[in-house]
Parts: sequence; structure tokens; C-alpha cells
Amino acid sequence: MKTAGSIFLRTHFPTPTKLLFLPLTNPKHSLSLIPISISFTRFSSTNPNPILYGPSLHKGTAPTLQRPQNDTLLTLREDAFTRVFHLSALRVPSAHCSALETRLRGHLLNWPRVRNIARVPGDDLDPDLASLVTSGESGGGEEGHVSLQRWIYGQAEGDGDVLSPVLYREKLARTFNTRGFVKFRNLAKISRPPKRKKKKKEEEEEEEKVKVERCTGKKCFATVEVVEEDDNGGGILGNLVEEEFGREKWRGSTRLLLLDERYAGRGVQDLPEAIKAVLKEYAEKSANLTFELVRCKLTLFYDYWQMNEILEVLLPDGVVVPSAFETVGHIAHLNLREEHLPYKTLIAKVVLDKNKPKIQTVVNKIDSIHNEYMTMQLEVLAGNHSLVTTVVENGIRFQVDLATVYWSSRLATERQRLLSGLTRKDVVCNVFSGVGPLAISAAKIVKHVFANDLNPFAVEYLERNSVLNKLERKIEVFNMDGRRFIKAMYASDKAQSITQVVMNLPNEAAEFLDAFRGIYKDRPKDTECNLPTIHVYGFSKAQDPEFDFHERIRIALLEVAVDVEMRRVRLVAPGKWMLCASFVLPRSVAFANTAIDT
Ligand SMILES: C[S@@+](CC[C@H](N)C(=O)[O-])C[C@H]1O[C@@H](n2cnc3c(N)ncnc32)[C@H](O)[C@@H]1O
Repeated sequence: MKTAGSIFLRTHFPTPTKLLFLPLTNPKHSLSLIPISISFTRFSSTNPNPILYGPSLHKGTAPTLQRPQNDTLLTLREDAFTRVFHLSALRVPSAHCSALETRLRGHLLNWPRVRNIARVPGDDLDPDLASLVTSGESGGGEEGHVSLQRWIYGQAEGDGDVLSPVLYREKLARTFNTRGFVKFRNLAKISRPPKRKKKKKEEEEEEEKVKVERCTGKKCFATVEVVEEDDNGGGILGNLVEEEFGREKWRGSTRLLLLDERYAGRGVQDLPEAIKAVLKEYAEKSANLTFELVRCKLTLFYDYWQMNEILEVLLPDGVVVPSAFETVGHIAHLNLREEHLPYKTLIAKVVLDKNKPKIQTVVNKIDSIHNEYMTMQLEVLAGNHSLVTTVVENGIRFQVDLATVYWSSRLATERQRLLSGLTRKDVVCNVFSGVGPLAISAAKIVKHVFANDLNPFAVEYLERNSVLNKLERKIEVFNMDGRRFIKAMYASDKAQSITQVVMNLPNEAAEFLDAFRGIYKDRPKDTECNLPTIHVYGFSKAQDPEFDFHERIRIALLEVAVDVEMRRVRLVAPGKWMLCASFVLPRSVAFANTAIDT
């Protein structure tokens, strides 16, 4: 007979007082942990010093952390970042856990990356067996009993089911004596499962073992265990059902619904009415459904914590936590301050760990860029030492070797802006093209691209990248000084086709503009000709950066009236702007007699 379900919850928790480890001084940086006793009443709204909500390396229980003394001792002990949090959970029938999760959401644990539905070993019942013991959601009622009998013995009372080979063997074993077995020599064969199947089962068990190991090892970022099991293997309230209502506890598959941390250690009577009401509603709907309140241990490992949380704890007080880095393919490019240098390997290891598998190498810029190829001196701090990587920008693949060529992903948006102004009628002349982020992307849009760079390595990668993107037919590559390149282009028959010139060498590109002066000086002054639109980049630290940059352009062109469209690209350092000036080359400059020879 089915009976209406009920909630069977009871507390066994003692008066809630718990030891927490809190930082001695500055909660942000201190590593000195002292145990203090806190009553759970701290969660009340009247408490003036509530503990911050959510997981934190400054909460829970942990092994004592060692603050690094000097660079040589800097080894990251991942186990020092294990934190254990004691929580309460509802053990519910697995079939109802999702629905209950939705209903109880506001009362469940809501920590980032921690699922509030947890599975612990022993939660799952063999599906066949589960369907029997829980048939009709009876949790082992009369129907369940009949099914169970049938499953175990092949037939229940008055049941005419045909016996399975295993059960047939069992029956024979029960019926025959040793002499009787003589007549059934093949008895063992009848019931022995085929070898193939056995092997499969072993494999499955092995897989399961690996899964469990993985989840108990450090690589699993969180585990949940039920604590304070009673002798019968139930949660602390496991036998409550029988004790109070004379019913069996739920025997099917179960799941844990982790309750919000404010309910940790609470007894049933202290749970909010809202939770009880939902459980009651479920229990009334489904016969014999039972729920248990159990205590559990949530362990968060090193892999759980985010980069800044770990660095905050690792770095000494007052040291700013490095929070950002540039990514170039598989390389994380740090720009560490002086104060970080004693901890550089430690920082790099955390960056690597927390950004794997995308990041495989962590480098730090040793020096500011001051060579003419604009390459950076980089020190590999963690991961593999390859500085050759592949970057995908706007669906185009670029190979770069950070040791020999320039690359900045920060200019991606600016390149996109420039590209959006190009049409298929354009012919682009890229004077400082690097490995081709703009030249190759432009080649996808425009008629033709002339791309140049002084750095032979950049040119090699430029050619390689055009082939990689199947655009080699639309790009002509040059390896010469920018000024010579401009002159060579305008001295050739290519001059008339060029519609756009891009000059991205912000430190000095403006000064290269003098190369345009007198490019058509040998032609009759009234010749019809196409004059290109020039996009030149520059830096300015001036009060009025636009005016300052405009002045530099006018001086280089020796021309007062240049109608320039000026834009701020980005602030590269405090008070230092990168600007882009776009203008049509003035006719007076192109036809000027006073070409500057360099
Ligand atoms: C700021 S990078 C820009 C590269 C590319 N446009 C980009 O966005 O990645 C400047 C490039 O100019 C090249 N360069 C420096 N001096 C040069 C010169 N005098 N003539 C031609 N190229 C030069 C460098 O090798 C470098 O690749």
C-alpha cells in the first residue's frame, strides 16, 4: 500500500559553535592565521561584523601557509591552498534533485563554480536494482518487495517467471546434493558470464576508479564528502524515518543538495519554513519520499581558486597583485613592476596554472622597446620556451616569433577600424607592415597590397602568413627602409594605383612623411593623378595631443595647409596618447620641387 510521503528531518547538531581560521591583521594579505571561535549567531542581521559571503582562502580550515622568504625558496605548495568548509546538505532522491534545486535555489549554496547538486560515493544504485527497490516510489514497499524477490530469486510467491541461468543454477545448487551434481557437469558453464563481458565490466570498474581518483586528487577543484555517518551508513538523520515514523529510509539513488553556508551546522528546526514547505509538498505528492539533512565537508583545492585570489595570499602586504597580461597565441606576456621581480617565477607559475591549456608559456618583458625592429627582450618565466606562436585575428592566422618580430594584440581594434574603411577598389601600401596583421587582413578586402618592413624576420613571417592565408597572390612583399620604399613605389608605375598608405611606426612615422614631398616633381604640374589617403600613427604627451601631432605632420611635409582628420587611438601610458592622422596627400606636396634627399 502506498502512503503519502513526508519530510523526516531532525537535527542532531550541537549548539552551533565552530572554529574558523581568520587572518590576524589585514584580511587581504595576512598569512598569519589564528583560530577564533565564532557563534553561528554571526549570521543574524544584528551582528555588526558579519563574515563575508562566499568562498575565500581566508575562510574554512587550512594548512598553515608559508610566506615565501626569497626567490630561491619560491616554490608554490599547491596543498597550502586546500580549504575545507563544513556545510549542511539535503540528501534527496536523485530523480527529484533538479526540480528541488530549482525550487530551493535561494537556500542552496551559490558559490562560483561549485555545483550545488553533489554526488558522493554510494549515491548511485544499480539502475535495475533501483527500479525494483524504488518501484512506485515506494522506497521498498510491497511492490518493491515482490520485484526484489523476483530479481533475487527469479520468482516471487505465485509468480510464474522463467528463471534466469544464474537463478536456475542457484536453484539447482540448493536442490541437489553432491551426488546430484554429477549429473550436471556443465553446471558451472550455465551460469558463468561470458569472458568478454567480464572483461568489459573490469574495464568499466577501472574507469570508475580513475574517475574517483581524479576527483579526490589535486586536479579536481572541489570534492564533497558526507561526514558523521552513523553505523548503518546513513547520514546523521539516516534512521530518523524509522525511528519517528516507522518507515524505511529511501533506498534508491540519491543526491546531495548543498545548503547555503548560513545553514551550516543548523538543525532541522532551524531551517527556514520555506525549505520545509517545499520538501513537505514533494513528500505529500510522492509516496514515501524521504529527505535527510546531513553534514558534509566541501573541500576546495588549489585548482579552485582564481589567479588573483592565490596571488593575493602569496604576495606580501602592500604589493599590488598583477591582474592583467597580454596574450599572444599560447604566450602570456607580463609586464611586471620592480616590486614583483622577487616573486616573478611564482607569479608566472600561477598565471600558467590558472590559464592552461590556452597559455603554455609565461614571459616577462625585460626592457622597454628601443630597437628599430620594435622587438621586445623577453624572459621565459614558466612553461615551454617556444616564442613562436600562432595568433588568430578576425579569422586570419598569423605566425609570429616574439623573439624576432613585433606583435601587439592591443592594436586589433584599431586595425579593424582601419579595415572597415577599405573597399575592393583600394590598393594599399603598408610601409611598416610587421608580420602583416593589417596587410594580410586588408588583402582579403582590397585589390592589392604592397607590404614592407625593415626587419628581415618580419618579412619572412609576412610571406609565410600570406601563404598560410592563401593571399600571396594579392600581396607583394618588400624588405627595405620605409622612406626608400615610399620613394621606390612612387617612382614606379605602381604609383597611380595606390589609394591608401598606412604608416604604423608611432615613434617616428610622421617624420617619414617627408618622403612624399616631390614624388611627382618630374611630372607636368597639371597632370591628372591619384593622390593617396595617408594614415599615419604617432604618440604625443602634449597637453593638446592633436595639435602637437598635426604640427609634426606639417613640419615633415613642409606644408602649412594640410586638412587632417585626427583620432585618439588609445592611452598607452599616463598622459601619452597614440593618435592616428588621416589625410589626402596635398597636391602641392606631391608636385613640390624641393624633394628632400636622404
Ligand atoms: C609598430 S610595428 C607595426 C607593425 C605592424 N604594422 C603591426 O601592426 O603589427 C613597426 C614595424 O616597423 C618596422 N620598422 C622599423 N623601422 C623601420 C624602417 N625604418 N623602415 C621600415 N620598417 C621599419 C619594424 O620592424 C616593425 O615591424
